[in-house]
Order: sequence, then structure tokens, then C-alpha cells
Amino acid sequence: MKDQPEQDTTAEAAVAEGTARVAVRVRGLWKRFGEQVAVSGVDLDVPAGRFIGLVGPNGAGKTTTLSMITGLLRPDSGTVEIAGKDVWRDPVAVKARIGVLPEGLRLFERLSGRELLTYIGQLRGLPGEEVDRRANQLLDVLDLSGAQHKLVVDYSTGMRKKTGLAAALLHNPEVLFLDEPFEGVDPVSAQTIRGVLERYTASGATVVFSSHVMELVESLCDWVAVMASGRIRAHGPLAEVRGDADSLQDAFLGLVGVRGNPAGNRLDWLGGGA
Ligand SMILES: Nc1ncnc2c1ncn2[C@@H]1O[C@H](COP(=O)(O)OP(=O)(O)OP(=O)(O)O)[C@@H](O)[C@H]1O
Repeated sequence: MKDQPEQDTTAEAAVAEGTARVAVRVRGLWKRFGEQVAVSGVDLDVPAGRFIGLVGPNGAGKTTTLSMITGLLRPDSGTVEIAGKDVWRDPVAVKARIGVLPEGLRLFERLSGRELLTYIGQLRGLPGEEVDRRANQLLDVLDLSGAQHKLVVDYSTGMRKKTGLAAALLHNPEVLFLDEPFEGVDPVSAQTIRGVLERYTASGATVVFSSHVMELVESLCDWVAVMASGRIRAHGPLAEVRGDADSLQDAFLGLVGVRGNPAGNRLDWLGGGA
């Protein structure tokens, strides 16, 4: 687990007392795709200034939930407030306060990384000099300076994720949402991304990220929400959700009702031709 800064003790106490600042308030969120109910009645108060992990097995509804929370997908019902503003009634105010790194990120392929950040900075209404200053620093910290003039189409998966992260951070949002930020990213880039996110939360901002890699969530997050079959099964400080289990992975398997996959035993033909 990451070292807990002193301020976290206060934050922990505030959460326990129910006085913590809420970054994201979700009430009664539902989404159905035809017959498939992807999200079925999610209520969640995400505390501000924390590193939040939204975990769940494939198909649990994490991406659908994050898409609705960030205003990318309209819910069938329910409300979402970020920093006290309603995502669907006040979208411009909300979008100014959040950064999003969505799953299957689409970037402008025919721009260089540098041009992309300049363009995003202008869309965000930042003064040109400030865009340059922030872009230089982000490219440097994310080890992208050397590739800044290459076209995005030629970037690797890790470089694309880091470019997407830089674009999501450029306007210094209050809350950053990341859908599977470490998927397809090598350990060096993962460490770089991790360092940037830790620096960001240490200054009071909130990161919400989805993942099904429990070890990653356990080492990075101090607050988790476990999702399965479209519902939140548990949420709270990491230690509380983990409970008496040896690891978050064990707690997670118990919460989603899975204990190993005995189906593997049925594959009696499998063994490389032996
Ligand atoms: N656009 C869509 N059309 C139809 N069904 C969808 C759509 N998007 C998601 N679903 C379904 O909703 C359910 C939740 O999907 P979602 O992508 O939110 O899960 P997830 O937890 O993010 O999964 P993963 O970890 O595999 O990315 C799944 O059963 C999925 O098939």
C-alpha cells in the first residue's frame, strides 16, 4: 500500500464522520441497452482528495457508469453531481472541472502530440503562453518531449495513454476520471503515470479510475468501490472493504461471489499434445 500522508488521517476521520467533501454524488443511476441492464441503481458518494478505484469483473458496468458520470452517456434515470453541479443540467460548468481519459481513447491522429495539446489548451480557453508552459512540463514529466513532434498515429499504446492523460490534465481539473489507464502500458510508463497521479492527488485533487487489476488498485488507491452486475457491492476506505481478507483480490472474489473457476478442470484434453 502507498505511504499514507499525514493529511490522510484527517481525511479518513472526516469520511468516518460523514463530513468529508464529496467530489462526485451519484443517485439512482440506471442504464439499459435493449434487454441488457448495464447499470442498475447505483448510489455513490465519492470523497474528494482521494485516489478512488472502481473495480469489478468484465462487464460489471464500470465503463457505462464512468461514461454516465462524465457526461458522455445519458443515463435512463438518476442524477450525477460533480463539485455540487449537475452533470446533465450544467454540463459546461462540470466539464470545466473534470478531466477524462476514456476507454478506447480517440485522439486526432494527424496532429503531433504537441499540436494536440496546443489545440486542447485553446479549446479549454487557456492563454497561449500558459498552454505552452503546461504542455512543456507535462510532456517532460511524461517522457514524451522527444516524441512531441511525431504524429499521434505513430505513437505506441503507452504514448497514446500518456498523451491522453496530458490532455486531460492540461486545464488542471478538480476531478480526473480514468478508464483502465494502465491497460496495455509497460511498467516504465505505468510508473510515470503513477507518479503524475500521486502528485496530483497529493495537492488535493481527486482521481477516480476503473480497473480489474486488484494489485494495482490495492497499491494505488485509498478508497474503493466494488461493482458487479451493474451494482455497487461495497465501497469505502480500502482497509474497510478488504476487511479480514488477505488481499483486495480475495475480498473482491468473495464480494462478487466467485471462488476460482473449476471449469478449467473440465479441459482434460488441454496439455500441448502430451
Ligand atoms: N453500447 C452498448 N450496447 C450494448 N450493450 C452494452 C453497451 N455498452 C455496454 N454494454 C453491456 O453492458 C454491460 C456493462 O458493460 P461495461 O462496458 O460498462 O462493463 P465494464 O465493467 O466496463 O467491463 P470491462 O472491464 O470488460 O471493460 C456489459 O454486459 C456490456 O455488454
